Amino acid sequence: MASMILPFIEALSVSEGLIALVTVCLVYLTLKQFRREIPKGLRQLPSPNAFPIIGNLLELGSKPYLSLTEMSKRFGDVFQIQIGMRPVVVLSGYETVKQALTKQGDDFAGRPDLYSFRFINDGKSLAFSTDQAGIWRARRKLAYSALRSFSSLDGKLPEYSCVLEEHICKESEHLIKELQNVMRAEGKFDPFRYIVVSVANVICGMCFGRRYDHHDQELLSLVNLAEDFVQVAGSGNPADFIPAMQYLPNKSMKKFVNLNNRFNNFVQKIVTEHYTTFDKDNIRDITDSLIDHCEDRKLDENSNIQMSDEKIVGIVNDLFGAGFDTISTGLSWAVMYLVSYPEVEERLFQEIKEQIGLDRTPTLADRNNLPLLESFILELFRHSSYLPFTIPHCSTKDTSLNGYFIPKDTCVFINQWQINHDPCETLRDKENHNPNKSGFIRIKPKFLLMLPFRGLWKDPSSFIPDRFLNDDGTEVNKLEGEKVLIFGLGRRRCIGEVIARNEVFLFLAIIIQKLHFYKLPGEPVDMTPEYGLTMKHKRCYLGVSMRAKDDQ
Ligand code: HEM
Repeated sequence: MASMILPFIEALSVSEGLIALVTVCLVYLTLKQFRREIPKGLRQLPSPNAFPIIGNLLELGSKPYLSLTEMSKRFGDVFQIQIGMRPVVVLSGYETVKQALTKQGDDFAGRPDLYSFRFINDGKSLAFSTDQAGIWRARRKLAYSALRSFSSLDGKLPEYSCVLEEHICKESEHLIKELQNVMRAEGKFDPFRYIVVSVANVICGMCFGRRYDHHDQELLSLVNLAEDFVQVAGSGNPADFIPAMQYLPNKSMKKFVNLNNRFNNFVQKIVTEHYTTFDKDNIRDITDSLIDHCEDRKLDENSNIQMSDEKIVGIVNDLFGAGFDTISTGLSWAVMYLVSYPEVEERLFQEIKEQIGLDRTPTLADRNNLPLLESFILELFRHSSYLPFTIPHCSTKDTSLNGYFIPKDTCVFINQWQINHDPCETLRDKENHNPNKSGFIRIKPKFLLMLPFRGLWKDPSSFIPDRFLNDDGTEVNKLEGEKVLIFGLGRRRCIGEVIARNEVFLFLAIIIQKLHFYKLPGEPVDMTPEYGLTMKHKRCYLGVSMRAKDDQ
């Protein structure tokens, strides 16, 4: 607990501390008096006992996805914890999350008003702000259609099927050259440092029509801010849940505000340049297309959604921010798995060699021909679960889930990590555990062993890409793949999912075809994730060499 809260408090006198404590206690006791009544026929949410003021913060610890997974075993798929003064409903279990986010999608499509979210994109973020449903929906539609059209445009050169493919192929070439240079100069490289610039250049190309050199200091300092950003923006940040902490000196929060300002200034400068060179007959990129939308909207008298130009053009800030950190973190994890499972790396290389050969560069059209690579990516998403929670949701009205009452404006955490690690229990396991209570229809005993009772994954803590392949290894089992949850579900599902899956595939196909990664003696490779909105592995140094054309 101390380790979670202390970084948020700089210095506080005893009298200031006492006043804050008494105020918080009074508010807590008052709120308890006004607890909502549960409507007839519904049950009160199960919850662990909570301390006054801090609630269950102690139990959350530094890895909330693990502690909340443990709690779900005691309290079930829907339970409530108290973080500071705020009740938070935690959802686990694939079917329950699907029910909430798709079947009851509108009830859970809101975002909570969290203190730290107010600083993201000046409080105008599409992903984090508490926009009313109509405004959020209109902005999301706009963002989605801009992304889709600017990734699927024809490439400048005929060999590329679309702009996205062209950007990725070119950035992969630059990345491979940079890795060769750094290996010649230093004999080792830090995977995240190089991957993040390549990925940032792909989204920069689509959003701003430009790319940056791998040594550009402005871009490097900006992309490195992402690590500080995700630490504060992750679910369970104490300053978001204990209101008194907003008024206390707070180092992490200061850093967070500062990095958001730097990020906004970077994007704002490019947007201003776009306004001055804007030409309606030559829409160059996503920023231009959003400016163009503002112009068209002013002419549209029937438009019934009132939105400022800032809110429209500000969408590019979300796309750029979401577009580089998520993908580069995934690719960096992929390289960590390649060096940790060299036999898998070798099989992936052989698959590419057999299906594509070594003379031409892989393309997006090869996706269906590389089932092992597709399975590797699914297992990478599942096993690392590097987005352990979605962005927090919020109930938009009084509702219920699995028979429990959930009042309007309740903050909701979706534990994606729990779903991706939910162990498959067979009916026989269950009967052995609790012989009097199977609750299932009777069938012949020999089938009992095979029947899943609950949960999704056999041996979930092992990294087994083959779990997604059919028996002869020629196809991906799509149904299994759909159970991996990393892009969220339903109304708030990630709008960059298609681009992200294509980008992760093509970057990996190209670098696995050309490069061999390995661990270096004396350089530790630590796969323990560091908790945040996106979880990173510890920065480390690896080795990389070019594959020879006649590599076996
Ligand atoms: C592997 C890469 C990515 C992963 C794992 C990922 C995952 C996610 C997740 C978990 C959410 C929150 C869903 C929820 O709250 O229920 C989200 C939202 C979002 N993502 Fe992604 N994302 C990725 C790439 C991208 C890319 C490339 C873009 C755009 C260029 C993007 C744009 C967005 C936006 C705008 C939202 C907010 C949607 C909303 O609130 O309505 N993401 N993403």
